[in-house]
Amino acid sequence: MAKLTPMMQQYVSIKKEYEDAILFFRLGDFYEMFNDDAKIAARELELTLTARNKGKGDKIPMAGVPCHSAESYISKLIEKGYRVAICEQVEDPSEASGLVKREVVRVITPGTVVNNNILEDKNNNYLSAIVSNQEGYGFALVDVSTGEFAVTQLDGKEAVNKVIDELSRISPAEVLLDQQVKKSAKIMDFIKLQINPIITDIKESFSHDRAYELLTDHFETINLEGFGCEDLPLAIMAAGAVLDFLIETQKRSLRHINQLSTYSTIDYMVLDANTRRNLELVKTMRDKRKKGSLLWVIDKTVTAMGGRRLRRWVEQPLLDVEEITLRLDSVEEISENILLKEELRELLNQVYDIERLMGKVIYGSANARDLIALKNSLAILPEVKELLSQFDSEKIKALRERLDKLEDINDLIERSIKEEPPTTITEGDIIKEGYDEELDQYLDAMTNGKNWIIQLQQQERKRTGISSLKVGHNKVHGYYIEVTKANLDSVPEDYVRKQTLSNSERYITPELKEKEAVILGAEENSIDLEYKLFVEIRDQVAKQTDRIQRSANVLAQLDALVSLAEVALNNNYTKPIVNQNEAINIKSGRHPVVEEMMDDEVFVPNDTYLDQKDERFSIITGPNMSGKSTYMRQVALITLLAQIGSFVPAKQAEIGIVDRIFTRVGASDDLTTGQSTFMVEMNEVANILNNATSQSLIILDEVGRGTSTYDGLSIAWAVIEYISDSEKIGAKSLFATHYHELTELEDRLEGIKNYNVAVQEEGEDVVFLRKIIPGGADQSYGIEVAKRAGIPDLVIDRSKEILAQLEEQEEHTIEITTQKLKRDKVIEKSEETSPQEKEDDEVKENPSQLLLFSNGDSEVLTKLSKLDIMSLTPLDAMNVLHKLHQEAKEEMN
Ligand SMILES: Nc1ncnc2c1ncn2[C@@H]1O[C@H](COP(=O)(O)OP(=O)(O)OP(=O)(O)O)[C@@H](O)[C@H]1O
Repeated sequence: MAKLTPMMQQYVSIKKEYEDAILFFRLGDFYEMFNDDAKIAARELELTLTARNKGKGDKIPMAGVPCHSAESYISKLIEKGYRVAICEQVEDPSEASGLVKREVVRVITPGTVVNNNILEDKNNNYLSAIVSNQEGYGFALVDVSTGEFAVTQLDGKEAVNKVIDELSRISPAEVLLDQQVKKSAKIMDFIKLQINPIITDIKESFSHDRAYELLTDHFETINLEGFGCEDLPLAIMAAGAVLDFLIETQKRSLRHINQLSTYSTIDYMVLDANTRRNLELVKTMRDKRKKGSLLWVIDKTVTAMGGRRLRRWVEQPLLDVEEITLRLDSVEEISENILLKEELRELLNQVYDIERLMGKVIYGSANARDLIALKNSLAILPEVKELLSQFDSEKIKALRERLDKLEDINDLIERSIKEEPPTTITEGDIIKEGYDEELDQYLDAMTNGKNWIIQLQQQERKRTGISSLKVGHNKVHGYYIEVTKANLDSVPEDYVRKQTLSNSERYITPELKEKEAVILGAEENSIDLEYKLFVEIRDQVAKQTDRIQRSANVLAQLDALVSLAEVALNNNYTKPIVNQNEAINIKSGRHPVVEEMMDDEVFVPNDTYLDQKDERFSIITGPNMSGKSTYMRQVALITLLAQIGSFVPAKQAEIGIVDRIFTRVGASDDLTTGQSTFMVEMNEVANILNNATSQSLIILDEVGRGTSTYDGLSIAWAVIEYISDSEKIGAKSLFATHYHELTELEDRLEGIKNYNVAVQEEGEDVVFLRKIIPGGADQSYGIEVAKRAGIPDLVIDRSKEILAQLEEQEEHTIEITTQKLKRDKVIEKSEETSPQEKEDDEVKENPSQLLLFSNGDSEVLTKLSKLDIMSLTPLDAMNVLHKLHQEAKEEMN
């Protein structure tokens, strides 16, 4: 192999350590990539692939980007899931080799990107770590750009599902996994198919002790009691793994990660991944956009921090009545004080993303403009504090108490940094006059020097009598005196010629050069000093991270509360009563999103009453498209809104806290997992049956639709029996179905009530009234809906014919069933009566049976007679009936 150049040797040895990252190798003003990295970069970033000498005439592929625009290229690679290692020059050329020393200063991964557009991006960028042992799971999450760091421990028999629920809530850009977690097929499937983040292994050697040490070192504490995780070994492991990864990749201060909060999923309403998706909490099912989701309707926040906070609230509804009431009371107070609300909003509108700005400050990547943005954001704090004193609700009072006005920091930036500084911090023009004496002296020297030069022009014009004489400046020659060719005779002797141009000559004088040295020296010194001063100021701000983050936190919560108040007013929501009673009682409830999307139509409100006693299970029948799904989701969304502390779209609502909301909605094929519609549906139902409690709210839409009618009906039947049984689950539930047969359950089981969506028939047409009324529907109107959808008349007419035939057949089936039931009765009787008596009885009861019985060799009837009806489940019964029905038809033909 050809001998490598020294620089290439350096590259190769650095690259060896960062094999899984694209290495951005600093060469002058460019970052260069070589070999495969170059090929990837050329492909993904549309760069030109060139070649570079690697030694002895051998060449390797190369691609490069200018340093000043590297950020956008790096972001693109990160977005595509690559890791990028930034390799910088860290020292001046060493005397011995003449080779610049370089090392990797940071590894950027999808979970650690910081410099995203802080003005627009409201989303979190999470990095998670999951560790596991026989006891359960540790789950940690961090957002490097905002400093949020939280951890939880998940155990018990549902630990795997809880991990999946958390993953679905957080949707991390990157996950760190230990080997044990990687053995869980369920978790790995979910991660790969539903989230698809970049996955990094946690080193096998990583231990609890190491994690503990890292965390206590980082937070400078002697133990972890203050963070609430001292006794949670798996949580400590996960949090430690995150920190270890950050230390290794970020290679710089992580001081803004100054809090570790240990949370418990039992403090929040459980929302599984399906329910989050089905209820379209933060994005829609179809196009994964925010528009059309619940968050879209209620997010009127004006700061990125408030936006993130509100999203977290939506994804983590509370269970504690007191805490919910505190939020509700403050939303109420804000909405009742419209002027104060407007003032607050206006102030908040001036606030930048302080959390992310602080991330940049700590990372040393904040420029002077960032500090100005921070200052402008902090400037409103005294006014906000003053405004808050006009509120009485407890939560707002507590927020006011925690709000630090940070006037010292505001004052520091105000005194030191110019209002409109440049984006670079290495070219001066950043620090205000009067902030630093030494700098002022340099600036004076520069100004004086420049004035002296202006005067020199006047003075020399007078002395030489050359009115066109000019004193100019360029980068190569510095200051010079320029005289046109016509005036060369008048040039004094002390001028030294420096440069000849076509029409003029340029001169210098010793005096001019002396002044120039002073000016340039002052300029250079001032730039160096400005940089030094700026970094000092930034460090001083960084030291106050805790205080600044605390105030940022208050502003985020305020913004979220003001947003809820705004929506309450604009959308005509009311304050719900939230309590521990077991009932949900909604008067004139509306679907928050469907109503928002409507243009001209009017949303028809509906009432809901569900408790844990006589009215715990509503079976809702009604035609397609009549509004069943909308109605059921609206109940779930109103409950959820109430539990995040929001007003709700209803005239009145009383919400008894629910511990979980489960939904099984719509029949969507999960093609990504290769599972059939029916399998997906049954998985979701299984999850509900295994995890729901009597405190849960369950929404089931068309269960059993994905299979044959009989299977489907039987499954639906059995599912209702199970859920409504207070010995088994007894949860508040809404169940929409097309199977009219299920309405029979109202009379058979406790706690079930039938409802249907009212329709009005107008001649051939059917009008959907969208009103939920008591009782079961007697028709499905499917054909009418098909007609509305534009199915040709010929097909519609033919379906009506087929429907008539099918109904006739169904009647026939019912007849056979009745006969069978009667025959069962006869068999029972036969033990007491003689065969002749028995036959006479049958004929008396139903003369038409003579026909069936007279040929005595019906196999179907024999089979029927042997059935032990009482030992059959409804599912078995329906299946057997279906089979016998088929056989009976064959027999009769
Ligand atoms: N209360 C209401 N007021 C006004 N419009 C409504 C109401 N409820 C539903 N709609 C409208 O009717 C449409 C259909 O409603 P939805 O999807 O809930 O019907 P569905 O009965 O569940 O239908 P399917 O049985 O086919 O699933 C909605 O998209 C909405 O535009």
